[in-house]
Amino acid sequence: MDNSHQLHLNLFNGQLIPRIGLGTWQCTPDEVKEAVNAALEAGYRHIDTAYLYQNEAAIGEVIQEWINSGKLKRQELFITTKLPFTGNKPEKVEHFLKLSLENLKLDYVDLYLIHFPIGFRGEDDHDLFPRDENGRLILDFDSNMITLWKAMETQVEAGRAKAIGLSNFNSHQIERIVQTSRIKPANLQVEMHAYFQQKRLRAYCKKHDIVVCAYGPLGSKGRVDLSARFGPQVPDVLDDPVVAEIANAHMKTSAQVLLRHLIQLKVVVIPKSVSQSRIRENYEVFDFVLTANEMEKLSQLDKNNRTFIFDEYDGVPDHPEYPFIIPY
Ligand SMILES: NC(=O)C1=CN([C@@H]2O[C@H](COP(=O)(O)OP(=O)(O)OC[C@H]3O[C@@H](n4cnc5c(N)ncnc54)[C@H](OP(=O)(O)O)[C@@H]3O)[C@@H](O)[C@H]2O)C=CC1
Ligand SMILES: O=C1CO[C@H](CO)[C@@H](O)[C@@H]1O
Repeated sequence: MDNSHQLHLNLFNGQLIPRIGLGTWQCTPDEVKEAVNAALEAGYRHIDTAYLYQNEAAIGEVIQEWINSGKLKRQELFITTKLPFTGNKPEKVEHFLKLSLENLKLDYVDLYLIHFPIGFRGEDDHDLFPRDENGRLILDFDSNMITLWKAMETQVEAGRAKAIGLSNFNSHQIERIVQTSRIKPANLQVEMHAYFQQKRLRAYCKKHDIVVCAYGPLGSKGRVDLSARFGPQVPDVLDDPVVAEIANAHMKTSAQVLLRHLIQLKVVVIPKSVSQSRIRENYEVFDFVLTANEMEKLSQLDKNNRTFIFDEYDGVPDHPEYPFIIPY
């Protein structure tokens, strides 16, 4: 049955996740305050952040204003944050989650994710990318995902996270956790858009009842210079003519079609914007339906174009747990 008009998907233990959330990576504290306000006004109830984004405190201020003024109840909101790479040790999970909760001014988050399968070794809560005397990132080669996950489970039992999940893990890494967990990963957050549709990873998650969330659902335009990998014409999914044609047929924008495509695939989307009009535009995706033929045309656009390869972190692509060396 097509339930793509419903605003939520089932996440875990009766808990629901809104199908659309506001992305906040690369938003300064001032930008994020305006963006979260605009998003809540537009109807969003789901915000995606991370300890790494260094904007949790600003998001927390806005949430507190909305709750204190009686405009919103805590339980109407869905807040996701993520364990930083320097937190990938069992003994650090509670510490970092408590820091995030303090920043967000909340007593629990709705979803807590391990941000990345590879940890960095550092002792300073504020040094997110610790480097040695030669300027090289200090990677952790002894981390153990199973014990790390057990520390995540403890956070659910302690009431600090309603659900827990993973980000940037491949299917083999997820499988190791699924096989040994008491509380299964409820969510997987990975790059996904019409040029990188992750068909096999989605099928794997479906089999294990793991809700998938797409980051970079609009192609994360202009984020970094990708010309070294893609040549001078970096493919931009927002400019795709097939997407534009479908958008015209529905009197919608290309962004709305890209988001709607993922929503109809039962994927949660977290588009980022700091523009009030684009924040509203991105939420207006529940008043039209893509036909089977249009869904098929969009499916054909897949180019397997992964853009997030985390190579800005030196040494990461050579780490034995680098997630993107296998197809999915
Ligand atoms: N777990 C992880 O490792 C990662 C998680 N994420 C999460 O996913 C979120 C989304 O991914 P992100 O990389 O930000 O990329 P998105 O695909 O959401 O693209 C954001 C870009 O698109 C622009 N944009 C937004 N809406 C529109 C629109 N309607 N029309 C045209 N352009 C638009 C934005 O500009 P403007 O702001 O000016 O509107 C911005 O430049 C992040 O913010 C973060 O929360 C992202 C990367 C990795
Ligand atoms: O969420 C994030 C956005 O993407 C970045 C990689 O380019 C990461 O640093 C960070 O994990």
